[in-house]
Amino acid sequence: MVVSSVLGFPRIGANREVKKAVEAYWASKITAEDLNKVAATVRKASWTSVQAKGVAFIPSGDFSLYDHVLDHSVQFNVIPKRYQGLSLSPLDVYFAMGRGRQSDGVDVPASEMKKWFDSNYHFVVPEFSEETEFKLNFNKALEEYKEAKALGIETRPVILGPISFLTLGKAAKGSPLEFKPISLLHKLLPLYKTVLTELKNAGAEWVQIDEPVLVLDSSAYLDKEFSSAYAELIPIASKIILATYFARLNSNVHLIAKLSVAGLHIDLAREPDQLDSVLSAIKPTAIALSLGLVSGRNIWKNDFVSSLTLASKAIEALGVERVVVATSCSLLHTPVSLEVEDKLTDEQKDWFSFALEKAGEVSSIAAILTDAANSSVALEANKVSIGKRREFEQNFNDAVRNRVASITPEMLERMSSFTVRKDLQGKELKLPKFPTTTLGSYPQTKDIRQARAKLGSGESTEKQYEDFMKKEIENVIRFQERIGLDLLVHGEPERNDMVQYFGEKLEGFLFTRNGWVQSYGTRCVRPPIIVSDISRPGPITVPWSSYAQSLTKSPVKGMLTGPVTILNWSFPRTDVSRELQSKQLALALRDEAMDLEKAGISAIQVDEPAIREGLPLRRAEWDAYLKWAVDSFKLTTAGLSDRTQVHSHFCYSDFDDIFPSVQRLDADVISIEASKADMKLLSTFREYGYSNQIGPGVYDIHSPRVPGAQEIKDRLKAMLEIIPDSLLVVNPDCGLKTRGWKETEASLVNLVEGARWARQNYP
Ligand code: MET
Ligand SMILES: [Zn+2]
Repeated sequence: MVVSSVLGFPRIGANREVKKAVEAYWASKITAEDLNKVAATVRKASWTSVQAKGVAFIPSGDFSLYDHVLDHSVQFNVIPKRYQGLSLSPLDVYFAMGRGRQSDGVDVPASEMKKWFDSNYHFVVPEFSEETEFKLNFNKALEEYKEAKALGIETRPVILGPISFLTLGKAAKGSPLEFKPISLLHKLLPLYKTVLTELKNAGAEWVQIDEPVLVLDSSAYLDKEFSSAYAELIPIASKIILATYFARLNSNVHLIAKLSVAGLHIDLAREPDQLDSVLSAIKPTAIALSLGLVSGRNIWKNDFVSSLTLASKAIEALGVERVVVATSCSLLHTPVSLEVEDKLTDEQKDWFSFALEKAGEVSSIAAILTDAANSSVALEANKVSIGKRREFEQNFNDAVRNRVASITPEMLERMSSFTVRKDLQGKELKLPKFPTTTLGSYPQTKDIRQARAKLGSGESTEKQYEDFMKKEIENVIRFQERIGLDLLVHGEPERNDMVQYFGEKLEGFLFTRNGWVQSYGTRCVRPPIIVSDISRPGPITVPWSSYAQSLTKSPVKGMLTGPVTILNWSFPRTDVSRELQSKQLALALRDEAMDLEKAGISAIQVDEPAIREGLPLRRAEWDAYLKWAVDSFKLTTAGLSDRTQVHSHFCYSDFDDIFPSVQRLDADVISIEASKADMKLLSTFREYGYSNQIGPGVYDIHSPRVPGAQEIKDRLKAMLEIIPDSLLVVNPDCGLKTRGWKETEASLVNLVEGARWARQNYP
């Protein structure tokens, strides 16, 4: 019999109950006890619904109130000194690490966040130092395993593996240069042993240990650590299934084959081609293979016929008993359920599967493999759905396809060099030295969300909505003038989300009502779905931007989300390349940029925060990606006149390895996130000598904490040691939409004071 498995489930709740409860807890509207009740209800709902789909291996221990990596750090007492001794409850320490805290005399910034591999999920980066004292504060996997068991549900606990935990972490500030977190492995392993022993004693037959770093090139240097760690863990633990995902295993499969691990999970949705080499490597062993056939990274219905082909091959090589049908990774990257979607037509709904439906898919595929005769209905139904979808995919937009085919190299280059442009733009914009600016959005208040909802529900008219938004824009403009910012923005009140907004105005996208996916902490996004060729029916941002510009003599920056980011933060099509989708987007945005310029906007920011996260995990694939990603940005911006200042914004970007591509974007100004990562980013810029203007974020907007004026001056001072004063722009590290007005005003007043101080001290 072939069994099925789900590697992890969304933890926000079908109606974002957990998100809402956590936020209510932060606002002191509910107690920790209330919060735990909500969490337990959501866990129960997930377990029971996955079980009801017939899945054999149901995950537990993967739940989180904020971030599973943060849970893991706290469990092992990897709590940096600055969060200790604050007289906070353990739960509040946990949240302080996630989002910072500034209340009751406590003032600590949030820990650094990073993108989880190439996804849009952010994890809180563990911080290790030579002084790290591991201690088992609790055994989360055990607690949740027992909780499920008490409900009568047998689960397979999920734990982040020691090698991934250590290598995804960073050395704490002030650590000696040669200190590497992996050197702590011997100290950490005894705690893993305790965790695993307790699980085994509690009756867990299997345990899933996630070691996603095994798909990274960098893991090639970890052979020894890897083998020795697992040689210690395997004998004392339940049966271990090592889970890898998001890329191919390459030669690491040989490393795993040498261990007597009970199971291995590989991502076949992403990398079907790795099956052959994995099969031949593990065939002589007793290792069971979990086939990640159902993608946990997109929302398309699985094509059973192709999954069955791969699975049959595996069964032929290993035998039925050694094969498991699984999701490719945790389903945390997909919305919970399609059931509640009333915005999609039945025809459209038939194209998709969300988490719950995916649980059903692994179970159906396993059933078909086990007993074809009795499962033919499921297979036939799937064939019909996939057939209809393929038919829809044949609807090309010929004009768009032809336009992409006739892109010329000239369309990718600005007229003149940066030096020439800088001069012209200086005359046009008349900005002071150390110009201050913000990155687009201002607080998305309740009123704003309500106004949008009312338009959606028909409770207010277009005109009322427009008037409301205009008022908002006016407030934001007056606010910026009052506190003395130089390059203004309109505040983006009309945007629900920087990607969704553009998706809704472009052709080729579909939207869900409840398709929420966790992005970081309690922040969730509803990624649009690209279903066909993309085009722009008409101007999108032009009316708002030109209205904002009409209110002030200061220049107002136009604000577009870049093609690569729209693509990466949507669920893309899988029938055509990402490159094609990106270029279609770029052409649509190019028209928008040109229209903004025509309407008198002389600075245009094209946000590409996701350009780094889209980078393939395997280095061998980087060049191809960077080529089309950078070309797409240039296609969007290069038609603009020399006088128009092109900005681009990136956050959470680790530029070390893609620096030449950042330079090739040839944006006049880039703003980057630099505050949280202790400005280590900047050293890259020094190393390579960046030649255009740059605004490294002077404070972290992901936390409600207000940076003091002195703090900002200190940062500017540090930045000026690296960046020439003629090139430095002063801005926060990202947009302000998630912040409240109070902290926004206080922070920006300090930011402006910092810039004034810089002007005096670096004339
Ligand atoms: C994640 S990057 C966000 C940039 C966008 N312009 C904003 O300010 O919200
Ligand atoms: Zn940003």
